[in-house]
Amino acid sequence: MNMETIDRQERAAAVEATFNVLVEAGAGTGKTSLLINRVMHAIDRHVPLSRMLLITFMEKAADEMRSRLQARLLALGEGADHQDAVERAVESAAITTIHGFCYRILQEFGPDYGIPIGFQVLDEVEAARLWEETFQEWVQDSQFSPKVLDLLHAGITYPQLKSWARRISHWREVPVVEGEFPELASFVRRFAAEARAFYTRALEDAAPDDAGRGQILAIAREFDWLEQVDRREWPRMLALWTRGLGPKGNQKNWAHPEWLKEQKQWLKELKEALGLLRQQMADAYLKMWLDLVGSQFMPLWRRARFEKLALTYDDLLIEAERITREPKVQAALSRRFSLVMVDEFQDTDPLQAAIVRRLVTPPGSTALSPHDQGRLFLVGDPKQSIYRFRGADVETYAAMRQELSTTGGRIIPIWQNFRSNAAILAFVNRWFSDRWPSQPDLERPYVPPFQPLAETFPDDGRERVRVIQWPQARNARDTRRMEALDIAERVAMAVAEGWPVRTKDGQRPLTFRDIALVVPQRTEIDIYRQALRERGIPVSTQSGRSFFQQDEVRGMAHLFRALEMPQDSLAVVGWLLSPWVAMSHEELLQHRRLGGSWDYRETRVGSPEVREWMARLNAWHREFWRVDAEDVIIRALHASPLVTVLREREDKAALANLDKLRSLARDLGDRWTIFEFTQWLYEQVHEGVPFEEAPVAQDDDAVAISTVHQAKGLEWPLVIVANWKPKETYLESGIHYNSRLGRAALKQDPWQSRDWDLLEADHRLREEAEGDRLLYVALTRAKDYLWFYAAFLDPIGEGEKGVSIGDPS
Ligand SMILES: Nc1ncnc2c1ncn2[C@@H]1O[C@H](COP(=O)(O)OP(=O)(O)OP(=O)(O)O)[C@@H](O)[C@H]1O
Repeated sequence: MNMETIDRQERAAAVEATFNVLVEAGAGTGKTSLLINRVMHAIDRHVPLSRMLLITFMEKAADEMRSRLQARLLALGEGADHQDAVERAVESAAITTIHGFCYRILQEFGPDYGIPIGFQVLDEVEAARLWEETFQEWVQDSQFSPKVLDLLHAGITYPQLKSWARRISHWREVPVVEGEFPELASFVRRFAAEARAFYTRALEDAAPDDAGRGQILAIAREFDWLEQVDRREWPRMLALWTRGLGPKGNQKNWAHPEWLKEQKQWLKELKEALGLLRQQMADAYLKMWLDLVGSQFMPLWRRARFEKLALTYDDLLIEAERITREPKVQAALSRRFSLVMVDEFQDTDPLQAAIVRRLVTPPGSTALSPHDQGRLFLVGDPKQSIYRFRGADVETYAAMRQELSTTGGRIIPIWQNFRSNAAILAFVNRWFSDRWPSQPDLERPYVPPFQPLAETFPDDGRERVRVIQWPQARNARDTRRMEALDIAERVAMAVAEGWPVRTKDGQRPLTFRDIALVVPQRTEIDIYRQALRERGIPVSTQSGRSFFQQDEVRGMAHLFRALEMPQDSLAVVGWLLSPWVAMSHEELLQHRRLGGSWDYRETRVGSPEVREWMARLNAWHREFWRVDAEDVIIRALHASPLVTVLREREDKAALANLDKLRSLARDLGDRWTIFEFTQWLYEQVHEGVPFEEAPVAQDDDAVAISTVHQAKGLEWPLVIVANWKPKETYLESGIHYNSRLGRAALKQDPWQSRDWDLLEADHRLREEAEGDRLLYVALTRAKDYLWFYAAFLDPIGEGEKGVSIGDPS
């Protein structure tokens, strides 16, 4: 039997299964059709649509399911009554995202369990505003101050504490951690006494110019100083004491060389003790803040939302999970659905998985049972799990996979790919067989197993895959520019030559709309957009959730900050370099060479261009306290050439974002002072808070520029994967919680708590694995042609048929 036949049999087995099923489906294997077939089969067996629940990852996918299901159901009968019945059934069917489903649960059962009747879901801005107000209220509350003073004394700033609190507010639980503040007095007493004793000895014993003698003198003085200052300064002073501790001195200069040896040994001890102290203090601060936020702020924040009859997006899941633990609710829901289907199960987080489990398990349990079969139908591809940043965890998938298969259910793999040409699949198969194991790796559950995809469309000898790799330019920006120019050139050529693309019943020439440029993130996406435009190629960019990462928005955050704080030279420089002013580094350097400063209150010297802007900033600064946030933006719009430039470039996305920023300023400015707005904007930008960009009308016939996340589930005849840099894998400083490890950690120079390295190592492994999955999603979007620009990756060998390692054109 050939692979294609087996695949077909597996699909049939999945659709007809009377046991629990997890369909492990590769890319392009037609998961949507499979789900629809499962629904149709159940209907055929007299299960009404109203007893089915179909959970999709995105709203768009739910709509797609609905319309395809409607078409299939309509085809089963005729007449207006049939049509009416089908439309009504599909309309009221539970085909929804997990958040949509949780919303329904809360509406129906919530009021009995503390959820306000008629609650609303806050949008991001409203939620941020309410959070901000609640935090302010808490800060002003007297309970807040005493312990926080300790943290502030330790050198942790108010904005840092606030951003940690904001992060904790998104956690599903606030963990209890261990952390006893170390006894500093006895530490100082002991080491000060010892330092003095060593110093006295060194005075007698060592030559005056010996480095060891000088060193112990400095250390003894440091202890003298410590004993004199306010003890609240100790934590920071001790934590910052990292220099001058490397053992020095030469035994030849000592009458008793063994005394120097002892001194060096003691220094090692001191250094280690200081390191331990620093870590213990960090643990204690972490505990202090988690306890404070967990016990005081979180209840206040919950009350603030509930009093306003409002829930956040996070609440929908958290509260629904809480309520489905109630036996009455669980029983009602599990009676209601005789078939629970989940698409994209690989992107499920532990909370979502718990909710899904409760729908198919007896009250009080979340464990699948061998006696309760045929009600769970999951579809997933662990190789396409790319939502780690939102809490998705492939291990949740792996755990469910394991449990399902040991409780009487079956894992059904399908691998027939209906999307990509054989040459593309050969490349993808080779690439990932080299990187991924063929069976689940129990040691590394975050690395997905890989089975080659089987082709449907044979290789015809045309060049289908191009891997373009040339030496990197002198910096990343130039490398990207080189890629972008090459892409523009080749796209223009491919369309002009009318490369054939496959259609249902033949082929047609390639057009711009058949092409997508797929990038891992939006960093420097502009370089590509501009190169294509310069070559006369229409481009459409899907709007994403990186509103606050857009250059024009970041620039505005710099302006507000600079106007509030003239001494913040980073903000001033940030503004001058932003597209609003668009000065070059050379121009700024010139200003410095001429003696200019970054304090706009001093405008006497420097380059004329910079001084002109400095004078303007100074004038705006003086009025800052009495204008509205929107006024600031209006002034900037008048003074800056940005809008004209964007219009010339036809950058509709950026123009729409400017409008959005202005209307945000108007709305929020009505309720907040300009200082609150400044603080808010600055934090959103600095913390990279995800936020919807303004939607833009798209050109019909344009090359799409899309992130991998936006490209998920889509396909194009020609896919160009570019700007492919290995993922950044360090853990950003601040506070983190790893629920799988059950550990929290903190890093804020000089503080680093005990478990930081553990969390970072774990994060790194998983981010690297996610980087590979991201590439898998990107490469498998291509139907007819795939170009892979890999300048940032390790050298790739020549080989596979149809693959050419290209040169720049
Ligand atoms: N049974 C089938 N026979 C032929 N073509 C199919 C079949 N099912 C789906 N297709 C086509 O295969 C392509 C991939 O289908 P679909 O997008 O549903 O796959 P998928 O499994 O969701 O892929 P991915 O996970 O990679 O997004 C589409 O062009 C679709 O029209």
